[in-house]
Amino acid sequence: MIPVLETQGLSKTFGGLAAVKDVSLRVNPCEIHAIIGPNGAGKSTMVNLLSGQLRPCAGRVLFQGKDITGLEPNRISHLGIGRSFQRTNIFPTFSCLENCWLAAQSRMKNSFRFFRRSERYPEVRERAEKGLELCGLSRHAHTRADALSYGEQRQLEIGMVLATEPVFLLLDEPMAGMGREESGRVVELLGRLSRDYALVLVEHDMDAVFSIASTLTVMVNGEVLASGPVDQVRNNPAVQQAYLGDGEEQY
Ligand SMILES: Nc1ncnc2c1ncn2[C@@H]1O[C@H](COP(=O)(O)OP(=O)(O)OP(=O)(O)O)[C@@H](O)[C@H]1O
Repeated sequence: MIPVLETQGLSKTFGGLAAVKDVSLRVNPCEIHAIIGPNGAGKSTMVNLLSGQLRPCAGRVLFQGKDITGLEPNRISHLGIGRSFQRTNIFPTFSCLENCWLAAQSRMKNSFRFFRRSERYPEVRERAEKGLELCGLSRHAHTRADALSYGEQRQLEIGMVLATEPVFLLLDEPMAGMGREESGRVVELLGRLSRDYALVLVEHDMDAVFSIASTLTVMVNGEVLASGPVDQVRNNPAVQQAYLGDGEEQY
């Protein structure tokens, strides 16, 4: 099976610091692949390398078998890699539908024509509505984004990514700052999405990771400590010792 996404020997240094060292990963279709690790392990740097925000110093990124190493973020997004950011990235005074609309429109050549009459661009509206529906916020289509709860705003961000019609999702801490109920909703949402999308998830919420991820990569100091099926990695003695701490959660 050709993986949706693959990295080969990916490395990134900042000055003398190796933030990501020789990382090789494979993400298969319909897989939730979680990347975990302590602060400073290199997880966000990895995400930035995959989405084109950073260029690697060495190694390759292959998307659907094609080399996309070093492409600009915009090109990578157009190829079908959608990413969310750690902080919320929405337009607060716009409605949820308008937020998804802008995201969907960003895929068009003339993406500056904010809100031109919707009947002229039915496909953009369709994509925006689909993004909203998939993220579970259709009932809030005309609600201003700043009237949503924090958790719903994070859901909206995922809806905006989906409105760009990606085939692969990169989600950087989608549950950060959420309470149990809110993160439960996002876990459900990601479970639904994994039927149709491959997904890389960076997340500190271990309960969430263990309940939805099929593959787990543990990074420490920029390197992969272990990678494979969740149960196998979770029970790996090196992982237990270095990261999870003998069954005691450290987060
Ligand atoms: N732009 C940058 N310039 C210099 N150093 C950086 C830069 N970005 C990250 N680093 C360093 O690279 C290392 C990895 O950082 P990164 O943010 O990828 O870790 P992380 O695993 O995502 O951590 P966290 O869980 O805290 O978000 C850290 O030592 C960090 O200080």
